[in-house]
Amino acid sequence: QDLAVDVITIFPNYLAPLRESLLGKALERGQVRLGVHDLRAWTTDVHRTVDDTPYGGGPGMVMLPEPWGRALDAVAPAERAQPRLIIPTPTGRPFTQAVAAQLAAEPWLLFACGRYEGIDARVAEYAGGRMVVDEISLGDYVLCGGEVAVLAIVEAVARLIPGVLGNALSASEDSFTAAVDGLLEAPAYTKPALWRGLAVPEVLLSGHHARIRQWRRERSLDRTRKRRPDLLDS
Ligand SMILES: COC(=O)c1cc2cc(CO)sc2[nH]1
Repeated sequence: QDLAVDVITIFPNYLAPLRESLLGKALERGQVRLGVHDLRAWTTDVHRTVDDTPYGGGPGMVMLPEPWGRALDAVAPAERAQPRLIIPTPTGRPFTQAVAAQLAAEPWLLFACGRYEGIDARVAEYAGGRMVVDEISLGDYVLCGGEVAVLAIVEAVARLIPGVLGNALSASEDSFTAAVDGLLEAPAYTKPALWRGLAVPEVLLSGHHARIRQWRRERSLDRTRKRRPDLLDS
């Protein structure tokens, strides 16, 4: 097993897509282990309460620390080697391909999915006493919870693990990897050569590999200039 992933959430079904396709095969092969846990399993009241009003006032509700403490103790018992705890949150550090590569080197990732206005801050503080806690943002937009972010992070990480992705090569020529100097990829084409009156750029049919490389680099540069000028500063 190259990677173990556990997710604690109040919407376990939201993580079902992780069992599909490529990742599903890596799960069947035992290359990746995936555990999805319902936070409500660690509630003690008849209503299975996971949230309450925020101290200091303000809108919405905050997730109670006690169910989270019991969940962390059950999923990552203190006497065992600890996972890296990933908490998706808009207040986290930006998720980038470099961060994905960093996480792909970890043997065990534990994801805590917030809902409502988030998780009582003491949960991350307490967990930090025994595991690395990594609060991660996917970008500057608001979701209703961490589950969608977990799907994105797990896919980005698992596909970097040799053998999980069908064809390893395509991982090396992705956008944002060094192979294309951190530029956006050039547009891609396949058959037919003419489709609804639209032709494939001639150079790609020429067989001149040096010209094709040059054309793709020019397309990467003008696409990056237009859409992601920030990538040109680095
Ligand atoms: C209670 O909401 C969350 O736990 C939550 C997690 C994330 C991740 C986002 C994108 O960076 S927005 C967001 N909300």
